[in-house]
Amino acid sequence: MTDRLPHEKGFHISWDQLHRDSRALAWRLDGQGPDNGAWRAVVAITRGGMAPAMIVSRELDIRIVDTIGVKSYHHQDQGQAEVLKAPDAELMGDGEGVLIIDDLVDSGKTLELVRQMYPKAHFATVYAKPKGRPMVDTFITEVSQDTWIFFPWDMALQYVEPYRGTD
Ligand SMILES: O=P(O)(O)OC[C@H]1O[C@H](OP(=O)(O)OP(=O)(O)O)[C@H](O)[C@@H]1O
Ligand code: HPA
Ligand SMILES: [Mg+2]
Repeated sequence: MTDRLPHEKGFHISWDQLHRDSRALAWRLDGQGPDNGAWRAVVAITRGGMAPAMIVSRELDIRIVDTIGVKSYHHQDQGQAEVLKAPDAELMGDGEGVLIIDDLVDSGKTLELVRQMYPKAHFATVYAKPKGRPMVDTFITEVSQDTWIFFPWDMALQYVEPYRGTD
């Protein structure tokens, strides 16, 4: 993660905000599929894409849900992504009619790899940074490249000192 630093800003997302933004993503995707507006299946890029994919599949009443597991390596300025678990090949085909969902696109390396595998799939993320934007078809909120997004599953409620401090 250190090669992604320095991140000048932090964008902290609550479960409620993630739910609202994922719902907004679902509504934007509704009726946009290639088969009379319908989508055949939802595929989550694990692990971060699982919560948004669950919400999208629920909103759009899509019962066929699969996962693709991608591991990313970041050594200095080199990045490599590797598929650890592929979705069902018969279901996927070339990706036509399949919604592939992730929590965010940052450098775009994860989506670039998955796009090579399923060129006709539709790629959607809840959040996007400018570098990765060309890799994503639909997203909800853009944040600057120097912003680190903190997701609710990586955070906990914690005491903070009052603004004026204590004696
Ligand atoms: O656009 P990129 O630079 O490829 O970065 C975006 C990816 O990085 C994060 O996943 P991560 O590899 O940290 O794994 P996780 O989803 O299991 O947390 C995030 O969930 C995206 O999948
Ligand atoms: N937040 C959390 N995980 C990430 C980010 C981010 O901004 N970029 C790549 N993985
Ligand atoms: Mg991920």
